[in-house]
Amino acid sequence: MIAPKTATVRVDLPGRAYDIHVGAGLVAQAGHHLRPLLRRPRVAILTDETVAQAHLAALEAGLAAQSIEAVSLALPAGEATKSWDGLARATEWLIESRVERGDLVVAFGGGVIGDLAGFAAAIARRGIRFVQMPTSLLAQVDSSVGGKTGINTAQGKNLAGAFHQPVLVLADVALLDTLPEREFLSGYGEVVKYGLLGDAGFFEWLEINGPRLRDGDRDARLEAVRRSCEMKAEIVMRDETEQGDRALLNLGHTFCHALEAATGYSDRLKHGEGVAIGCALAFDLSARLGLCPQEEPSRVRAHLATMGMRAELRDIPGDLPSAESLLALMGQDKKVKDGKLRFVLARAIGEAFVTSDVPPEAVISVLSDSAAG
Ligand SMILES: O=C(O)C(=O)C[C@@H](O)[C@H](O)[C@H](O)COP(=O)(O)O
Repeated sequence: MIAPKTATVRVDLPGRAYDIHVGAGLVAQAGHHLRPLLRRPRVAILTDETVAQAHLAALEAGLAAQSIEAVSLALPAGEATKSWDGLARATEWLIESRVERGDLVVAFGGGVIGDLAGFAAAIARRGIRFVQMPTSLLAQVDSSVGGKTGINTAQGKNLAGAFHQPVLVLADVALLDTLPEREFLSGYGEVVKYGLLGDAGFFEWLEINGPRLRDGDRDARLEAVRRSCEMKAEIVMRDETEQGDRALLNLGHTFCHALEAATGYSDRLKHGEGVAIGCALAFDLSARLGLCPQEEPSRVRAHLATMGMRAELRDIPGDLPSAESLLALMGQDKKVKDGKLRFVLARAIGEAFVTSDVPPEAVISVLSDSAAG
């Protein structure tokens, strides 16, 4: 038998280093990867109802193959679970299930489950180790890596949380085969973000290979997940707690978080869809301020269109608040410093930077143009 291809990326943080394994079939091999990390053969799995129905039995079998017992809790799927209620349920379940500090919590799901389970693991018994097993493209390329955990609050996205690094990430690209196309493309918004923020060569590779990736090519998917994780790991190793460079990973997110708040974290706009629109708007803003050539936003939009993705506010179904109200929502952004908004802008594709030197009128006019039509 030919061994399936896998790649490993190391997140080399002092005292908290961990591996990200990317490959097909990692769910079946979960026991093999988790066994050396366990003090006793028992794990607690936090997942959602959709993932549990599709993949939990396979994960339990992969763990049982190494005689690891699993208890599990499946929460409702969707962004609404990333809430105080969801956090209370997950944390109290861990405590009721007698999960000890020396045990492992397994976050088995997309970004919502990864962020929520990581936060619950960070606070239950003041900190339990956890493993990320991301099941969506978005979680595989982004949210499972780097230790940002948290929930949304009434005031906005991810406003309560903790930095809590996982001890291992297992990204099984075979799981992407069952993702609905909309879900896959939402994750692709984060993949494009990496090319746009720091690697023009990767963006060019996506321009060529994006459609293959969307259509299910395993090798192309593995490479996109590997390169995204590698780029994220490099940034996280330089700046774990976002004092500087890590804010680059927020390209598109200042717009996205305001749009998610404005659409009530509903199915009208998925996170990665908002990131893709936010990236297009960040390039518009950069061009409008004379920071990058006018052709760059058009190139970003052309690629999103090739992939069948939205790039404008007017593409979001239903009404949106005014540009001024969206700007006010951005005031809750975690990058705000001394009361001033900071944006991730770009000098070119692959050359992002952070600046607070952005006139509000320019933001309003970019938002208004994107909404009109
Ligand atoms: O890991 C990071 O750092 C990121 O900014 C990655 C983002 O893509 C991700 O959505 C993150 O959760 C957003 O972080 P936030 O601090 O802006 O809420």
